[in-house]
Amino acid sequence: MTRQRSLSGTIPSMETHHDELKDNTIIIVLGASGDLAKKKTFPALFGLYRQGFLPRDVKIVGYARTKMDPEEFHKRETSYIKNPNDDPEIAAAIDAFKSFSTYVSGSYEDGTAFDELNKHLEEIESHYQSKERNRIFYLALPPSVFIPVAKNLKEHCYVAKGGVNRIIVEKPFGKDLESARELLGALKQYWTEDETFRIDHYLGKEMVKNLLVLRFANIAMNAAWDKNSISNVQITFKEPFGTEGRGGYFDEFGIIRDILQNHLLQVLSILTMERPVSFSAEDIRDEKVKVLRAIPPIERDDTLLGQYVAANGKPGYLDDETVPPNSVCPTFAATTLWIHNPRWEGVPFILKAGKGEHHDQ
Ligand SMILES: NC(=O)C1=CN([C@@H]2O[C@H](COP(=O)(O)OP(=O)(O)OC[C@H]3O[C@@H](n4cnc5c(N)ncnc54)[C@H](OP(=O)(O)O)[C@@H]3O)[C@@H](O)[C@H]2O)C=CC1
Ligand SMILES: O=C1O[C@H](COP(=O)(O)O)[C@@H](O)[C@H](O)[C@H]1O
Repeated sequence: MTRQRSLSGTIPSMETHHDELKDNTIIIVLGASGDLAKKKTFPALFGLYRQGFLPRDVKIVGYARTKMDPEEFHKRETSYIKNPNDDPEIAAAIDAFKSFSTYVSGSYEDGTAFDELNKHLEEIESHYQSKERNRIFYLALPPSVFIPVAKNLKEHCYVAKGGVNRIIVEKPFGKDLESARELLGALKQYWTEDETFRIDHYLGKEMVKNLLVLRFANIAMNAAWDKNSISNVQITFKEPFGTEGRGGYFDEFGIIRDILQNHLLQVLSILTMERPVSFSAEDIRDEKVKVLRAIPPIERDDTLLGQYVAANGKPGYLDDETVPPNSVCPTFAATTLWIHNPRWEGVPFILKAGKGEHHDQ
């Protein structure tokens, strides 16, 4: 599972190499009771399993504070896996997926709870044919618990010899510059850069990856990609449903930190960066940083905030029982920013993001 530099000169969505998962691997999903785990992580793992991309003896372990028996866990784990026509092959794959998935409940702060998790992992590993043990820890958790969890995993669940450990964290990486530095610094204290994977799942969307091809493999498009041909750019995230029980995470962060600062800025930087020296992750990052540095701080006067309210039988944000009463957390934000460089001088970029965006809410 060594991380390779992308092939110079290739466009990432055309790359074929990837790090292979090895046998004797357990994927541990922390925050397994939550929205990300249910809607994206478990369905994605199932997709990989069905397509034969997971090692044949892989095991999945969910971990969270919520108490759940195996039946309840399996129900949640598979609730977003689609089988619209009751295909028996998919149904059998879902049953198989459940059969190698287990759940452990415990706190995020308490070391002894992680000892219990480790015991569970060791019990699974005691059936391996060889001594190699690989563990992938996926944090489907709010950033407020990243640090204690990263620490406890390193201190209580890390395979010191004879295997690899990986930790995967999802955006947002903190709330502001200070907390981002603290978070990333603390992660570094326990996990090496090679062991750490930071994810913004919008970068994995085909449409976003295709932007690189659209821009840099297309001479006509490339020639017209500037202030002379484009009067303004609007990037909009519009979700037709609200928080639906995610107040525990969302209310602490709000729509700017949940969507705008990460997903939309990633899309913006891919749309506006100059052609990278190569399409390696590092060279793309360097070009993104350059364009982001050409954006002055956003003005409050150029920003509109809002919160969705109940309408037409759909609940409002404050009706979600996981949201504190009277919360003023924004669920909608729109802002205009400018890029001061020769390509984009004078072009307004309008970023909008909103949850609960039924047209009548
Ligand atoms: N939902 C999505 O589609 C996506 C989410 N993400 C990221 O994933 C992370 C988790 O988001 P999501 O799953 O949506 O959020 P949830 O609110 O569903 O939280 C996940 C789990 O974390 C625990 N939790 C929630 N709030 C707290 C808290 N304040 N302190 C400690 N534990 C808490 C709960 O588990 P329990 O109480 O059982 O321990 C909950 O089930 C966030 O960083 C988000 O940005 C990224 C991409 C997509
Ligand atoms: O990161 C997040 O993304 C989802 C939306 O993802 P999508 O792939 O379904 O567009 C959003 O619901 C969630 O609030 C946020 O944390």
